[in-house]
Amino acid sequence: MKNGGTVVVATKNAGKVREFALAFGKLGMNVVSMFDYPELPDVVEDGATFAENARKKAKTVAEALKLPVLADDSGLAVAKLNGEPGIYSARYSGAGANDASNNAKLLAELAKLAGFESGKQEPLPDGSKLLSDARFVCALALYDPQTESFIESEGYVAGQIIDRTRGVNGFGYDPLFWLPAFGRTMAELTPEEKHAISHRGQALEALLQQLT
Ligand SMILES: O=c1nc[nH]c2c1ncn2[C@H]1C[C@H](O)[C@@H](COP(=O)(O)OP(=O)(O)OP(=O)(O)O)O1
Ligand SMILES: [Mg+2]
Repeated sequence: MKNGGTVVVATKNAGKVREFALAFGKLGMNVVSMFDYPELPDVVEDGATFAENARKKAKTVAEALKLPVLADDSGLAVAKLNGEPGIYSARYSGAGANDASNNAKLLAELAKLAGFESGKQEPLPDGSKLLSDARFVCALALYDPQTESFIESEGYVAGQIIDRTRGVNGFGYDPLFWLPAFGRTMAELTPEEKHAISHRGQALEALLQQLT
């Protein structure tokens, strides 16, 4: 990955592509994704951890293209759901899952627990309530088929799950991910603000450190 070069990211997630394009653009690099290689088959994400899935996506695509490839496996871990949906975040609401159905499923699962609680927590000024601690996790893997070696990193960001969606930026669970330090959800941050604090931004920073 060098200035003026192209980074291949093994993802079919348009939100991730936008975030990597912003970050690598600042370094003078261009991003291509699996949208640019529609002939490549989907990689089955059958690892037991985010890191295993990231390594598998990177290595499978790198060997097919004979180029170094970066992959991201990420998700949301919710404390009151014992860390779910975790590595299953993308398919949380079952077959045909999308961001909206996954967000609805998350609120439904947390609503099931609400009956057991005292309800002592004060609502926010708009009447919304915070339902659980949570964190986003991002594992990155860069595989070089020439040297047959990986560079890897992880990043995290802590927040809370709010009881209704707020904001339209970002993707995935961002509209339900409340950041107390900002008084906003992740979907109410600008792309630059999100990148500066996000699990993906942290992981990318750690990966780039290892390259220099
Ligand atoms: O910054 C984020 N903001 C909100 N939600 C996020 C974020 N980062 C990951 N997520 C959620 C989206 C998806 O439900 C799952 C990722 O699943 P994950 O398999 O890594 O990605 P994906 O299947 O969408 O695309 P791909 O595997 O082709 O990279 O976690
Ligand atoms: Mg995936």
